[in-house]
Amino acid sequence: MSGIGLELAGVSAAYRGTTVLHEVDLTVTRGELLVVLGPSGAGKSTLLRVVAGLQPAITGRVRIGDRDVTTLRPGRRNVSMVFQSYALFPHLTVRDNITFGLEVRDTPRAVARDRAAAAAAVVGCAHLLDRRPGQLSGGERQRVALARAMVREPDLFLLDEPLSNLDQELRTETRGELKALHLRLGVTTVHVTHDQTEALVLADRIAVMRAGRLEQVGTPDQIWRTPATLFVARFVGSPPMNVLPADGPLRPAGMPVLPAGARIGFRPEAVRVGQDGTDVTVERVDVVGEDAYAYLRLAGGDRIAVRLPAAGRPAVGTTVRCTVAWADTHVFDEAGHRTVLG
Ligand SMILES: Nc1ncnc2c1ncn2[C@@H]1O[C@H](COP(=O)(O)OP(=O)(O)OP(=O)(O)O)[C@@H](O)[C@H]1O
Repeated sequence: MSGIGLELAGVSAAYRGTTVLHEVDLTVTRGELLVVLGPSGAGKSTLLRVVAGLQPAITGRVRIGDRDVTTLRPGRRNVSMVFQSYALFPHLTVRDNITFGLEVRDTPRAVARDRAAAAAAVVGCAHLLDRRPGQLSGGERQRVALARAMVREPDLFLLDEPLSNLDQELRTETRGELKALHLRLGVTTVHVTHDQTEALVLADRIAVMRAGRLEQVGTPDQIWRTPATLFVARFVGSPPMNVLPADGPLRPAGMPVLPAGARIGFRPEAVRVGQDGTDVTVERVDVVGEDAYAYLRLAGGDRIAVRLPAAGRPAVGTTVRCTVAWADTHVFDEAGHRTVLG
């Protein structure tokens, strides 16, 4: 057996003649949890649907493990998909929801019940087996959907925004459980989200998607520290990375001469506010507990966001000074690609 969990090679997809996935290449290692991250409409769900066989690839090949599944029906791909909506049958009990797929596949009833109980225990919904979906909270429904996906012992899990219907607290908690579950089961997983925190916390690697193409695939650390494009740099991070013309008023100390049209980027936490550096006007300050987010206007009109301790925040309307270290600065060329100097 190869170390490949999933491989897409030159995969495109279209709706009524409009191409929404453009020759995507992606390899997911066996046992890896890959998060596909991108804004609404980027093509994340379409990518999952092509892998699941719910939508045809108009070009390219899809492999799951050692099998080329490009032309296989969804039922023959041994893939389990969990949707945002959970897609549970309201008239069936939790147990019957979990075993539904197994019974369709002719697993003996007693075996199916045992496997449902085991899967329910793993995701913490064993006490809910006799209830119906209408009697469950959102978080409980989500667990049932996961148990139903697990019970089929798939080669690949496809999770499409599985946490997005949960409130903030439950979302954070369930995110942690999902990660623990992945570590325990070790099934290759592709998890789609538009939530950068979810991606950074869960992923072994993140594939950042934009307009039907992959912008960058890398570990959370690589995506954060060496974003390949301006899009990735600004999509991951909150507030987003500041981006200014390299020849603008804020020059990081020690910055070399950069090519014409270059832009510099630095995160809000990289800015030092104090007695030195460039004059800026404090336009707005938001305090969130121990942190403050200050929005500063530069002489040329550009605005930057700064994160600093709430206790040391400047007053709105005052003029302060700020600096950025060259070591904390990212450089992008005119086309928005990361530039490596030297
Ligand atoms: N059934 C459909 N018919 C026509 N166009 C579609 C259909 N489904 C999606 N699209 C289009 O395909 C593109 C990709 O959509 P997709 O749902 O894959 O994006 P997404 O990244 O999953 O977005 P979201 O986060 O909003 O779910 C979008 O431009 C969308 O409008």
